[in-house]
Amino acid sequence: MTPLLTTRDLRKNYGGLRAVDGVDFTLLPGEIHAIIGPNGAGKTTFVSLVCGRVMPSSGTIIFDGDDITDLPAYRRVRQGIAYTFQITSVFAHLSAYDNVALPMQRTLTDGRSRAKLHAGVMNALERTGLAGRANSLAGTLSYGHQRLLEVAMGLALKPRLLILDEPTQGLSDGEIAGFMDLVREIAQDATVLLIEHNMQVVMGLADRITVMNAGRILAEGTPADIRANDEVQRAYLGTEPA
Ligand SMILES: Nc1ncnc2c1ncn2[C@@H]1O[C@H](COP(=O)(O)OP(=O)(O)OP(=O)(O)O)[C@@H](O)[C@H]1O
Repeated sequence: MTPLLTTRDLRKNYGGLRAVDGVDFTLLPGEIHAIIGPNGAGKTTFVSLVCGRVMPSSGTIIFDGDDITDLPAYRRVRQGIAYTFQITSVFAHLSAYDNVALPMQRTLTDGRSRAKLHAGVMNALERTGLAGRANSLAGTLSYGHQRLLEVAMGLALKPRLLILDEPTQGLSDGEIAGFMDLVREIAQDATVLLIEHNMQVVMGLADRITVMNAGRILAEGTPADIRANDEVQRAYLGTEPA
C-alpha cells in the first residue's frame, strides 16, 4: 500500500534541544494512527512539522507522493491536511456555524458557492452532533462541545488527513465514548493521526501506534505489539493501565 504520508530523517532543533530527532515515519491511507509518549517527547512538534505550523531544521515530508517540506501551512490545508490543536482555538464571539464556515470559506475557490458552503458547514456540525447548536456563540458552549467544534472545523475542510492533538483532554467519560465513535466514522473516508494520553482511547481506537521518546521513535506497532513491548512499558506505560 502506498503511504499517505512519509517523513524521512525529520528534525527540529530549538537551540541545543532536539525536539524531533531524525524521525522516519509512515502513515497508511485509512488508518487511525496514534502517537503516544511522555511529556516533552516531541509529539506536538512532530505533528506541527507535518501540518506546516513549524518548519523543520532538516529532513523531508512527503504527502500523497508530493514533497511538501517547504510548503506553507495554508497550502497543506488545500492538499488535504487539517489539524486541531491542544489549545482550544474557537472564536468565542462567533456562532458555532461561523466558526466552521470561516476555515471552509478559504478552501472554496469560487466565492459565490454559498449553497455549497452551507451544506458543508451543516454536514460538519451534524457529524459532530452540534447541528442543534449552530447558532450558539462558541464561547457559550461547554468545553467538550468546543473541542467537538474544533473537529467540525477540521472536517469542513474535507481532509484526507485529520490531525488531532489530545482531542479528549478535558472531556467527560460519556463525551469520550461519543468522540471515539466520531473518529471511527471519520476514518471511513479519511486518515486520522492523533496524539493521545488516554490509554483506553489509544488502545480502543488505533490501528497502529507510534511511541516517541526524547524526539525519537521508540517503538511502533499494533496496540497488542505496544502492550507487549518491554522497552515501552519501562519508558512510558509502566505507570499507566495498558
Ligand atoms: N517553540 C519552542 N521553543 C523552544 N522549545 C520548544 C518549543 N516547542 C517545543 N519545545 C520543546 O521541545 C520539546 C518537545 O515538545 P513537544 O511539545 O513537542 O512535546 P510533546 O511530546 O508534545 O509533549 P506534551 O505531551 O507535554 O504535549 C520539549 O522539550 C519542549 O519544551
